[in-house]
Amino acid sequence: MNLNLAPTDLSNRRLLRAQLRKLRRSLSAVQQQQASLKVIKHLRSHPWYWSAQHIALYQAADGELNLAPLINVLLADKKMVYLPVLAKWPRTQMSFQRITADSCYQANRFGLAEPLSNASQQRSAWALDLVLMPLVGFDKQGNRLGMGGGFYDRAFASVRVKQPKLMGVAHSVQQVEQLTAAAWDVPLDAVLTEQQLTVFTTD
Ligand SMILES: Nc1nc2c(c(=O)[nH]1)N(C=O)[C@@H](CNc1ccc(C(=O)N[C@@H](CCC(=O)O)C(=O)O)cc1)CN2
Ligand SMILES: Nc1ncnc2c1ncn2[C@@H]1O[C@H](COP(=O)(O)OP(=O)(O)OP(=O)(O)O)[C@@H](O)[C@H]1O
Repeated sequence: MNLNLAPTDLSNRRLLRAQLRKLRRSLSAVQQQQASLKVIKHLRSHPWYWSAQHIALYQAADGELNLAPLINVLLADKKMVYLPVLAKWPRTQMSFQRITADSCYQANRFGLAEPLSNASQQRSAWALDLVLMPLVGFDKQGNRLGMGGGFYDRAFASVRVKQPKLMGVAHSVQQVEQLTAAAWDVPLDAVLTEQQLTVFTTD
């Protein structure tokens, strides 16, 4: 897509978000399945994957790149796997719940499936090693556009000491010409699409 986004133009941000969500929903089931398999291959070829023990991902909805097949691979590779759960209060907070093959799920207030919350099996954002973050849009510098709730921005805003690797995940059609980061946007370390894994930071 060839769309530029001005930094503080919130109505533009909303419009772009709606267009990109429609675009990803229009992908075929075959395109979705192929994308799911390709990202597993790209991810497992990168050293960040092998050095990570605690990995967070998401349950896809709304045409998002479906990482469900990856969950089984992670468990087989003996990774500890986490999914986001939204807090009842404060409503802006999100935690990361450890899951296994036997975990149970329920719909959250946005209708997204999330694991049942169990505080003893949660991990702080800073203590994760790798976070696969759902994107609505991204550009070639690693600026991101999310669903607009600010959940990921808040969860990783103060994580500066031991920063997990933040890897955005999207279909390549969700790339836009340029997004200007909002002041609160946490920068991505990498973007993973069905085409490639692009790394923006070193070490
Ligand atoms: N699969 C997935 N899980 C995720 C996220 C995501 O982007 N993808 N999130 C990433 O942050 C968090 C949820 N964030 C969300 C932020 C806004 C809306 C939203 O505005 N949804 C509706 C409005 C519905 C309503 O208000 O009832 C919409 O589709 O317009 C949904 C989820 C945590 N879990
Ligand atoms: N660190 C923060 N502290 C407080 N509010 C924040 C913080 N980060 C983001 N927000 C708020 O969250 C709202 C949504 O931000 P933005 O539009 O960048 O969401 P997003 O990055 O698309 O969503 P997400 O992070 O859920 O993927 C903004 O209006 C902003 O005020």
